Amino acid sequence: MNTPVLSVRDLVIDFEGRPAQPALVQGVNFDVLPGQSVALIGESGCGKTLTSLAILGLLPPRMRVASGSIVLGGVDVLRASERKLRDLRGRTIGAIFQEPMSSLNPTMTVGDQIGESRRLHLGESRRSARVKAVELLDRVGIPNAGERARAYPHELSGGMQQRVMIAAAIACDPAIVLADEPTTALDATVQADILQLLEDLRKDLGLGILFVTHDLGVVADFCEQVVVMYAGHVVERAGTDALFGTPRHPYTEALLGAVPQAGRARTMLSVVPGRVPPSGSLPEGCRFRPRCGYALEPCRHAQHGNTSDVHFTFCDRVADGDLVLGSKS
Ligand SMILES: Nc1ncnc2c1ncn2[C@@H]1O[C@H](COP(=O)(O)OP(=O)(O)OP(=O)(O)O)[C@@H](O)[C@H]1O
Repeated sequence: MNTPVLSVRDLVIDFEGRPAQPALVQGVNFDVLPGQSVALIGESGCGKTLTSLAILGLLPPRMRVASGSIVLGGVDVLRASERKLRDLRGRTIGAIFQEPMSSLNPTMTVGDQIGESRRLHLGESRRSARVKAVELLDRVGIPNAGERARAYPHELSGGMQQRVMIAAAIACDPAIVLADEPTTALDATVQADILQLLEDLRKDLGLGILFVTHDLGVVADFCEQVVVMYAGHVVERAGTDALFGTPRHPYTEALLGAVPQAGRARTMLSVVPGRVPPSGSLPEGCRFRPRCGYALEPCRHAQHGNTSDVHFTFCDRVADGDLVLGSKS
């Protein structure tokens, strides 16, 4: 059996010392297999970032993982020491964020930054790390890599900076890369090149990739599995073709609303009327109910257990043909 490189189970994230306050993320479940690309989608405030930060062991100070498990490359992230977490970040998981300049050190050459990761995590010598850094820059498509290795980040274009970030992320041969809106800040043509690079690395290195994205084109073109989050819950998890072809949850359907089915043009999530409820004022029953065009009385009483796999009890029964919905209002 293919062992997941990342396994998230029944993840609950809440505020430390505030038991009365509802969890920010509740009952999130998904896996990333070696060489698999998985997308985490949902509107702003649905819990994607907190889930990603928990995976990296980097939740903000007042927050904690209240229950559940995160296993990264066979290591239990929630029981790992700070030292072990630092080792995991780099050796097992690489991270790429939207703004490369906020992650790159402006005072170090890009070659030294990439090399430093190998020296730190793999104990490589300065000379060998330098050679490897040039190889990596070449691998991510930076021309004249030997020369560019001596450049500082601000001397490179946004696209080149993002390539440097990718080289740094894969410097220690991680099993998985977390790519949080990796192309949002880039021009459209550069976006396509960076996404293609990630796809090539996935195939060539057998890298798992967890994309956090608002871009449905990225999902359609580059991801095999999709996890849809709404108000801290996973509402749907499916293969990409199934999700685009027959979305089961009304929230997924609403998000995909603007996507032409044929050709799947590169497009962002559809604008769904209304707002994601903040964790302090969640509606009773299904959290999507106030915005849902299909909502019926039973949706007020939909129960969400922490351990249920996907949070759409009522809609699940609808999708299974168990219940018939009235027409969409
Ligand atoms: N530092 C924080 N302090 C208080 N609440 C927070 C904090 N960070 C996130 N939250 C709350 O946690 C919930 C999930 O937020 P999160 O940032 O994970 O959403 P997201 O889906 O990643 O949004 P985005 O796409 O904008 O990054 C939201 O209700 C948000 O208001």
